[in-house]
Amino acid sequence: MTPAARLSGAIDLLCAIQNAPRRPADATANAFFRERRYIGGGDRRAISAIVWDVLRSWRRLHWHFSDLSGAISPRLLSAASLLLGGESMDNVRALFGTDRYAPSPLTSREDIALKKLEGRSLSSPKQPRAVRLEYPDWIEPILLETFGDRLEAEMLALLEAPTLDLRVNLLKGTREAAIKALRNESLKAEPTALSPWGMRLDGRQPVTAAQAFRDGLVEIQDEGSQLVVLAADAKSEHRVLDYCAGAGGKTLALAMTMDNRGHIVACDVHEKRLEGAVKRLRRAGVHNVERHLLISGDKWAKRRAGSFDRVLVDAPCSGTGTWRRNPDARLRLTQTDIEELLVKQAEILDRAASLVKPGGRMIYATCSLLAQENAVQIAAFLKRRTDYRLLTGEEMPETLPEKLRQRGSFALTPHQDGTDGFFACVMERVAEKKDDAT
Ligand SMILES: C[S@@+](CC[C@H](N)C(=O)[O-])C[C@H]1O[C@@H](n2cnc3c(N)ncnc32)[C@H](O)[C@@H]1O
Repeated sequence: MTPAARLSGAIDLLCAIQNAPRRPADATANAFFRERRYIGGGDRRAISAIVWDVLRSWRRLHWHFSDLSGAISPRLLSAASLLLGGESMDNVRALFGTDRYAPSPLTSREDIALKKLEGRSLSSPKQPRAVRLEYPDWIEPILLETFGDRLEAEMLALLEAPTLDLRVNLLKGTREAAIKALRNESLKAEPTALSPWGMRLDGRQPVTAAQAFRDGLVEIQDEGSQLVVLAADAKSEHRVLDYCAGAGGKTLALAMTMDNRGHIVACDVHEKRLEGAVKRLRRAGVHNVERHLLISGDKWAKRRAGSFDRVLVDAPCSGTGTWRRNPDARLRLTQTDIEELLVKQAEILDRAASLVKPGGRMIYATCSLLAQENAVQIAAFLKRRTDYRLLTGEEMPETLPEKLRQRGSFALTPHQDGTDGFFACVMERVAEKKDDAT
């Protein structure tokens, strides 16, 4: 595809994203490319790069057009993103209307509006902080409560393009072998700093086409996610419950730490997500996992009360820790979403707590940066369930990197740790509670 045709594809994809405002942009992009199989891998990545640049600079781009009356279209946004990224007006103009796959020529309204941006920078000290740092206005007090004077640095790190992390599957080989196999396919991976299983690649690379991926030697998983699994410290003799397993990202890593032995139950309320785990489990050579769809009124949990050594609650959350990856999520998140999530997380914690055996552990994790969903949620849980206590730093698994162990419960951030934002804590069930079987 020519650069103009790629731009045209990016504008079409931005229109599709705008027309489905409640749907995650990556889901819309997947559907968009599925319907256009003629677009090859390199073009797909180039189109996505233009679109994700626009999504990542959404509020700042709109700020530059604040004097403009009428709609700010995906055409204007993508052209402005190129201009504010350093392209000249002549080069941008030349992308419109030059070949038959190019977007139609700029209208005079568009040309005048864009010409004003030439030579300007995307970020400006004149922009309100929430615009410059690309978060919704209403969330600022909540972010300040979490980060205090680190707010600016943390939010700037969230504006950067994410890294691509892989986890080696020790059931199939070592990390060194995986790095070598990837190098043989021109994919340059470096060991991650914190996870003993992690490898980091720069930017978007065609990992899923690599033999090492197809053979199940590597799996895509952010380093932060890997550290949550390390915190779970699941052993081969354990019965483990992955209560919010989704498509099994952490289930796979748990099975690896258990050396494919013991027993794991992967649960979720979302049938399709749980089904998504099947192919991944097979590819990874994992066979100690049973899947269970949670449905209301189900007696399943009642019968298994107090029976698991480890229960991982990877709770549904605001996903604020993944804003590097899903910049559109910033625009969709509402205050009501957070309020509803807080209630849901508390309910899930209470249900999952009854499934842990005395002496067993519950691991609570989110990919949220917000204290309300993390430390505050857990403090409230510990007040309700006096049969649980939080593990101290010294009691945390020794396999965790020392800097995280010392923190006890840990909150990872892109700024401080180079991972997605994650929170994890481990709680031990210290005694039986009478109402377990009710
Ligand atoms: C953060 S995602 C899990 C990601 C997954 N553990 C992984 O590592 O790929 C949260 C999951 O919680 C599930 N969920 C939502 N409400 C739930 C509930 N009441 N009980 C159990 N799971 C629930 C969602 O369907 C979603 O798959």
